Amino acid sequence: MAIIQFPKDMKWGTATASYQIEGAANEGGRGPSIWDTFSKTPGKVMNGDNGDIACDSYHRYEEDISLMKELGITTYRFSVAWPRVLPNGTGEVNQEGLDFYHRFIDKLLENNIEPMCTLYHWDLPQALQDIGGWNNRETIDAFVEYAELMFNEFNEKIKCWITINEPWCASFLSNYIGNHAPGLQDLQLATNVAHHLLVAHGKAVKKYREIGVEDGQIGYAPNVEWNEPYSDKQEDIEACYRANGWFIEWFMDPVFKSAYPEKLVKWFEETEGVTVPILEGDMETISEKIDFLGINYYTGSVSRFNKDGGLFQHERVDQGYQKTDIGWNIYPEGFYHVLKYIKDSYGNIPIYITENGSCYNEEPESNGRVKDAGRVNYLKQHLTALNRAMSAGVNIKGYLTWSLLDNFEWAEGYTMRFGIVYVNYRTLERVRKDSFYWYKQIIDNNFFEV
Ligand SMILES: N=NNCCOCCOc1ccc(-c2cn(C[C@@H]3NC[C@@H](O)[C@H]3O)nn2)cc1
Repeated sequence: MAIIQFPKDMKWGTATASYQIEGAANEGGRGPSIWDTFSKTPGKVMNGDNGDIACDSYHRYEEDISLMKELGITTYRFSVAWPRVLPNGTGEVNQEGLDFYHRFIDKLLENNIEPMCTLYHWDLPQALQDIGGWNNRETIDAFVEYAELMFNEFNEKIKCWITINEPWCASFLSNYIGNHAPGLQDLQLATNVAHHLLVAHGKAVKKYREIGVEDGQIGYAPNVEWNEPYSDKQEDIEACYRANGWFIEWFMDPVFKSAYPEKLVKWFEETEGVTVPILEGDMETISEKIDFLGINYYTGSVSRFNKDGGLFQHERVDQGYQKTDIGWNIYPEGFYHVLKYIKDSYGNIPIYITENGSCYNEEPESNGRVKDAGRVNYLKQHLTALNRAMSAGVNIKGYLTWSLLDNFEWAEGYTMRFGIVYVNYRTLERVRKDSFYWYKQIIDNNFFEV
């Protein structure tokens, strides 16, 4: 048996996002988002599910916070629904929306839980999509207006801000692959969106610095995968560099090195005729210094070159890894490798694991217990890998599991469950899973045995 011990000041938490848990989509003055539009478009979301009700956390947040209190977390990551505070994306402020977030954040603080607030977790106001969304640089200005409103309104209460969640998902998954809202499939458009998201991030950080908050910190939360080369063949190593770089270098080099990764820019230009719409000053803006990096990690794969392997001529090679119920490899080694790689590539900026979790769809048994052993094992394996990365010098400050609650898993709707708390979507009853109790133990003890 080995003891996996974490530092005394390790921050433990859980993560959620507005469109996935709030519900009250047409209540409290909230305006429509691109996910309201997308989820109501036939064929886009499993079973035609949408976020109209979700977990009804808009009304049930006090119950959710009492679960967090019982769990013992010190940090709770949530996102603000931009269209709930600015129904048209800019201009008229919805005071009812601000009031909701004040009530919610006050309740967190009352329970000694630190709010970690994501400004953009994909629910772009539809009114902005109607003028081109993130493909239109006016949306950058709208985001800065929204960020400034939130900074000024909540600066006394929120000391930890995340600008953009998973820019890869909000750009390439949503505008090239097309699985997420707005469901477009154009690589140049997606590349424009990715760039404008990064500029918006940088401008929001600049605005935050201008406003000036003594003890505040701001960062962003890219999602990363790890592709391990199948062999030492140069073609396999390079194919994995490209696949990894789409998530890592593409979204970190601009922030930490003030330039896009040359090899990937050339690859886009030569194979797809796609270029990055950089305007003067953009790279300086994007690389405005941040205080921490959020990392979202779920899975990875052994991969290799395949000239017919799509955009980056790469393919995953099945190694018989166990998979979660959403079909993703359970690959804790990838967690260690990607964290080491980030440290070695970008220096030792403080890192919060802002999302890590697994999909298991067990239902409550007749005695009410939800035996999600798979999720407990996933947590054990990934926290062990995280501990190894910390021993290798990666500057990890906290770990927030995705997610507190089963919730609306985007294109998968309510069919895929990531929560340590089960949600009955008919009654909205919350049921603690076995993983809830296991995670509570980790938070209480700060160690576990493998
Ligand atoms: N990699 N290449 N893929 C090629 C083709 O993939 C098609 C599908 O792709 C993906 C890739 C990634 C995801 C994903 C989902 N979550 C979980 C959410 N994170 C934020 C929070 O809201 C959670 O709900 N994280 N990542 C989904 C689909």
